[in-house]
Amino acid sequence: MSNRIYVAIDTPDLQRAHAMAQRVRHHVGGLKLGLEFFCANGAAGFREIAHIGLPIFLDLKLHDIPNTVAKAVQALGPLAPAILTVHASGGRAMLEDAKAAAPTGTKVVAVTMLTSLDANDLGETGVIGSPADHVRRLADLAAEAGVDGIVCSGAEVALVHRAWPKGFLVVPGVRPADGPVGDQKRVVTPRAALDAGASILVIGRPITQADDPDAAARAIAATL
Ligand SMILES: O=c1ccn([C@@H]2O[C@H](COP(=O)(O)O)[C@@H](O)[C@H]2O)c(=O)[nH]1
Repeated sequence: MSNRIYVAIDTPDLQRAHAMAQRVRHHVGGLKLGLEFFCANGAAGFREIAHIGLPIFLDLKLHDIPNTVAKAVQALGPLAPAILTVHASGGRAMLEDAKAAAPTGTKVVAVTMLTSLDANDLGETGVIGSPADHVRRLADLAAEAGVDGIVCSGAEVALVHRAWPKGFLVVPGVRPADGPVGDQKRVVTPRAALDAGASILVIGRPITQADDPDAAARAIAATL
């Protein structure tokens, strides 16, 4: 893929999502639809956006018992998303069953530690060790369970890339230098994330909240 930016189209408004996707489509490599969009618009909304013709990353971060997640992945099968997320902390059997239930063309990637969390947040959830330790442990589990890759921040992607060079490594929490970070805590620049081994970048607000989203997408792509 020449352009490795997936733009996060985070809105419940289908018309707005469609207009945004049309606007930036020539400067990104794919479109990411997440909980905000899918809870409001479901499969019909997904299909409308898919008509634009770019690969769709369906970021639902599924997390439940293995049987429930497998059935949910099966139910999403007809949409054939290019990428689908589950939570790595759902455990080995859940990851194995999610991968087995997914269509062949869908990459199943496991979210390790949300980019909106830092070491302090991790401690509050009872996890001992650094974000890097936690991400590495969950990345190892994901690789052993046979999924296609993981989601982590740009701060850990180099260590995961060294351990799993063939893993498909998704990095959100990406910000142009000096841009507002919002609720993200582990952020890196787009260039730094790719240099460290990211397969694709997920970028939302720096593009979608810009005065001129297509110019913003073009400017970020020019740094890569
Ligand atoms: O750890 C994660 C996993 C997923 N995301 C998603 O990526 C985008 C980021 O949007 P920005 O506006 O660029 O912050 C958003 O859809 C998240 O749900 C993440 O940020 N971190």
